[in-house]
Amino acid sequence: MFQSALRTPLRSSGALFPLSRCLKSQTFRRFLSQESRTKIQAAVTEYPVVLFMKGNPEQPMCGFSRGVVKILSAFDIPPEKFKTYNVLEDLELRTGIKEFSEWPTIPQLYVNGEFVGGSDIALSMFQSGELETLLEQHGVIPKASESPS
Ligand SMILES: N[C@@H](CCC(=O)N[C@@H](CS)C(=O)NCC(=O)O)C(=O)O
Ligand code: FES
Repeated sequence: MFQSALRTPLRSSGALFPLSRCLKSQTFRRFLSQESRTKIQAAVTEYPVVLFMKGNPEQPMCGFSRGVVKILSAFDIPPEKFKTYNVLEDLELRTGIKEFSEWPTIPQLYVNGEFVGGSDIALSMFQSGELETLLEQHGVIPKASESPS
């Protein structure tokens, strides 16, 4: 199994950690129906920033989800560019998004249709400035050089 996992071609999309995700894919690629996959694919591409979380931004139901909401609130993301899904209201989504992203936990942050990570990754990318750059690159927020001072 390990050998065949290593032979699996690396996917180009969302490959922050291509090899580890590639190995994980052996565990996750099992239950997601084509219909659910299509729905999730549409959901992650419909808005530039999509957050799968527990609760909603006004009332997060978990500290990890609250953390990502707080990080994102540091940027002035226009509401029309940001959508959240409450996985506590949708068991199929709660399970499906894990398999879709090949990531076992909630929250899950997507930017421009690409999986970014959970709260630990969001925090470290926030602290390093990478998250801001990513949001700028995809036109979610204006480039710092273009912002009115
Ligand atoms: N260290 C993780 C924390 C996220 C986490 O552990 N989430 C758990 C508890 S909220 C989870 O999603 N468990 C599966 C579930 O509740 O469906 C991260 O970086 O996002
Ligand atoms: S709901 Fe308990 S840690 Fe997230």
